[in-house]
Amino acid sequence: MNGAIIPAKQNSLEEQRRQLPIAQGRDALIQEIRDNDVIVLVGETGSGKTTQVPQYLLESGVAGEGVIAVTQPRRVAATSLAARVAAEKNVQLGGLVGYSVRFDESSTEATRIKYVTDGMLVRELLSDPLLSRYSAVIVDEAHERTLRTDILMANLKTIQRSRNQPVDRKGKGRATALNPLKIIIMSATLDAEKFSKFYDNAKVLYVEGRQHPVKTYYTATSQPDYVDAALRTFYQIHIDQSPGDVLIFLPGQEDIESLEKSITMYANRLPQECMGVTVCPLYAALPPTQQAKIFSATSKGIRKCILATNIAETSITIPGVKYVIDTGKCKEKRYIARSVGTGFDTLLTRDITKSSAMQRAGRAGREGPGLCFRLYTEESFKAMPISAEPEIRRCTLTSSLLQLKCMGQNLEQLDFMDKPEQDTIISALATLHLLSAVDDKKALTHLGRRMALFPLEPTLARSLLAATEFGCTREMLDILSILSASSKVFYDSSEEREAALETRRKFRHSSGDHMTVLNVVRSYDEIAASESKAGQRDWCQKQYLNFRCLTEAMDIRKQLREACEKNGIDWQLSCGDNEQPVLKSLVRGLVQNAAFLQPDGSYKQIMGPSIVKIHPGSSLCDKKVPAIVYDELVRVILRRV
Ligand SMILES: Nc1ncnc2c1ncn2[C@@H]1O[C@H](COP(=O)(O)OP(=O)(O)OP(=O)(O)O)[C@@H](O)[C@H]1O
Repeated sequence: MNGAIIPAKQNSLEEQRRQLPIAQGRDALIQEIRDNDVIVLVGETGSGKTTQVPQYLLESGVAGEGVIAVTQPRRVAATSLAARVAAEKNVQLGGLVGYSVRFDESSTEATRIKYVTDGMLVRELLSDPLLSRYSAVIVDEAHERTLRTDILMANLKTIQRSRNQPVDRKGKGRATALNPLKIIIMSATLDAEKFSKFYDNAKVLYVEGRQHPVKTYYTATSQPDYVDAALRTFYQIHIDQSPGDVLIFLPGQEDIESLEKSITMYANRLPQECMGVTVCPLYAALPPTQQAKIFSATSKGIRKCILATNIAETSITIPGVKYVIDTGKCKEKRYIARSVGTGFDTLLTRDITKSSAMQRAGRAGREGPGLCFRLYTEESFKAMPISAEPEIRRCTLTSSLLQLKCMGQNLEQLDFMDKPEQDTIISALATLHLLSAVDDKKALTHLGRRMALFPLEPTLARSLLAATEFGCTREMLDILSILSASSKVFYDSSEEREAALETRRKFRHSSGDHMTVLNVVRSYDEIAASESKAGQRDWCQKQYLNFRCLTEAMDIRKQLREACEKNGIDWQLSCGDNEQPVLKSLVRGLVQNAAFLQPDGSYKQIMGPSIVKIHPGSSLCDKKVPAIVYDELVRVILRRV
């Protein structure tokens, strides 16, 4: 008998593929991609764009022999989608289907469909400016307009021009001998016309329909205490509704931790006959292994409740989720300009946009009908702007500017969909100049090129390179790893503040918080050498230190040490107990954040107009030193009461 026996599970995955709304238009879509170099594809959440389009390209051969890249704004989406598509294709992850995200890659020479974060593809431009390995790039969730997506879209436009020029009879015309590049821009919530116009009136295609309905409910009045409202809504679902997991969207880690505590507390008081509850947090600062827990199945009789920031908002399918609770809040990075040449990014909690609300609702109804509870009124929804302002218009550009310079590109001349503000460009240039990454003519220096070798903010990369000069790379990497972690190493709950300060007094260093952090890492290293993970966690708890931050920092330190080795930098240079080399290196990178003592005891920024104060938790708080440098500035908003 010829032909393979298809296992039942595989059979059902194939059946699921066939039932997706996009499957009906498969052949027409392939034909359109064959006929057009750029396609803008809009289709409802769950219609099958992200998982199916790359497979259609591969199966039809329309993308030639190269790799098909699918970009995602977030790593959790890239890794989980690759796993899903590998399962659909019945292949091992990392073979035909793979992924590449910062600090993690699963792909081989055989990989033809690769899910990547937009940042990874931008990084690839540094070594391969024409993205020659790729025959198609699918920019997914383009509505998010991350800075990296915008840089990528601008580059794709020029790459396509040079790769797709027709070749005349004498073989002249095309700048390269590479295959043409197909570009597909996708989203469920996209201003299609704008994207089409950007790509010279590219063809716009719509995928009709969604697989399963999602019923949406609004509150009658606005809910200022959205954490409490989410708690009440969760328990209403838990008591009244049929089995199915719940996904709750909150703006940030603090709210997630607070809601996790209250849900768990009430879960312990539920009557025996009630279903049990298990809570899974999901935010960027969690290590990937913990993030992955949201995808694992719970045992029967247990309802999973996932508490997530907007990292779960787009692209992903969390099996089992039937209910979504949307608080209507998110955190947004925004650049606060001080004066020309100075300013900083800050995270603000704000109301979400219509696009986000639709994406959040779209996380229900992936495997069957779903319900979405919006903790805001219908009027508030209608009043929401369609989408957020692109990051390029509201974030610091220093790091991107440095990357572009390394690619020989000029931020001011790149053809962006939305141009960045002139002030933000000037500010980024001023910072790079101050760090000696560019010279007086704005040209990239040797130092600047070396700074871009590290996955660090340029300021911190500058401190690291200074440390090679001052002989303290080991100490600097310890400090930078903590500064690069996504949560803080010191935590204080208000009830235990005094006890925490007292316990941590032994780490305090008279030269400031960076040296204090170094003392913490040195002590932790000693403990880690002899204790199990549980012992380390226990030690951290007793010292009022954040175990999660320290484990993440140790991972970052490992990556940074590897990056040093790769670039011929000795990371073992140590200055022992002499703090001077460390302080000097820090100043090289953080010079913009220096402030001098004033006669009245306050500090004034040297590069900006503001008066700054030392945080009460700092080891320098009760001292009056002549000058300080800081790595973080917190803006205090005073409200009149
Ligand atoms: N990991 C998974 N487990 C179970 N089902 C999945 C998984 N990933 C995808 N699916 C199924 O495939 C469908 C299509 O998913 P896909 O991500 O391709 O849709 P999409 O149109 O890109 O949606 P979105 O705009 O929300 O990203 C989902 O609705 C779900 O039914």
